[in-house]
Amino acid sequence: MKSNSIPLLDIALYHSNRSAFVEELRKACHNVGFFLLKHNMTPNQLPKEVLDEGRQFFQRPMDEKKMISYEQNPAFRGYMPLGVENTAGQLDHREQIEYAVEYPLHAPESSATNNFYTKAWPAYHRLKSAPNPWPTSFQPSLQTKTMDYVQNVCQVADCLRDSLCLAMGLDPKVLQHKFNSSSLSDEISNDCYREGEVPHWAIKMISYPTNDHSSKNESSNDRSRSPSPIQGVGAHTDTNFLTLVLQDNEEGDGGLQVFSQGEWINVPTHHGTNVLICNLGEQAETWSRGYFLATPHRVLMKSRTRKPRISLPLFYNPCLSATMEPLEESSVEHLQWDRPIIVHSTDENNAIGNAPKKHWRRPNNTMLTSVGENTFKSLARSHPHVFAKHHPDLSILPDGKIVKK
Ligand SMILES: O=C(O)CCC(=O)C(=O)O
Ligand SMILES: [Fe+2]
Repeated sequence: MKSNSIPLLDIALYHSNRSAFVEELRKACHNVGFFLLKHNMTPNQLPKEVLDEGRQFFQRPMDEKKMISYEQNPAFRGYMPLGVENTAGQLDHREQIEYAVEYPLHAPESSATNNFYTKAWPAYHRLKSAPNPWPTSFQPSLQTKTMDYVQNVCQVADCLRDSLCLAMGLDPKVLQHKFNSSSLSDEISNDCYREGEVPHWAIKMISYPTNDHSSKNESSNDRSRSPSPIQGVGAHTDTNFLTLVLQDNEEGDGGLQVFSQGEWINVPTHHGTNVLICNLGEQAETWSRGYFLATPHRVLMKSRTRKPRISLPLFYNPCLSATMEPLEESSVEHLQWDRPIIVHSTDENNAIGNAPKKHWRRPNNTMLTSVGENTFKSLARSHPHVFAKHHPDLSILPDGKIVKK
């Protein structure tokens, strides 16, 4: 499979011919789980500007960057230097800043409330406990540009979420009530409705270093050879519902690769900042009983470039208080099944095929049905030292459940 097999969609079609857009989206999400989306964002300089903000931040001295350190933040937000993350035991090479939804109760002045939330139960309420650590004193524009960008991308994500329902022959309300309480003001729905929550988005600004480290140790004869790739981030599936990535492409081959139909394929870069790279996460796969795919992907820095690669994934999630579980079997059995049947296990309950099984679940999955618990578990597992430092009263069981010690 070649790089051009990642489909290219255009959000303009969603507005001009929704059923045609929905059918393109259905094919992309069912067969590949990844697609590129022309986004039409306004102002159209915004994607470039927000990437520039990220680039400027990463060029700052370490003592400034550490002023917004992730380590200090009980809600897993802020700056993380190179070399603190790994995927499946292999070191990742990236530095990043992470932000997420700020909940009204958690403004800095409500420190009494913060105190309450550090002891909160269920534990996922602690994800609301700290405001985003913005670099206000030395780069205030990072906050304004990032928040403008997030607002734009969340609007795109809302359209995709509705379209995913339509692609399964469902009313968009089926998902709307899990993502946004205001969408269903007169209906009894789930906890989102009661708590008045919004989609729990999180955004990362990531810088992958240049791949010139190996040349320092090579003899002159070796210098003509390509350096061995470095792992920006190891192969994984995203644990959220939908991810939308903006990448800068001033040079280099991008580095993002997708594992589809048995092969690693390069995500094309030539569309630049006019497209968002979109992929489905484990929640979407589980919800659709495997009809849509959460496709493994990784970032490998292969070529020598002069500048680090900057990327901005936005992770779009339902409300923290929502639950995500497989749809009823009857909601999916009528769907057209295009891709080859893959059986992940000899256990027939794990089979993915023409007739999704009643108790469908992801292979090797420890996804928890509570969105809040699942989100907290993923963060705690990726950053055990932050979890241990700020939540010493908690521990994670092997199945991902977070319990009091
Ligand atoms: O940087 C990218 O292009 C993708 C990053 C990614 O897959 C992730 O952070 O989950
Ligand atoms: Fe990812």
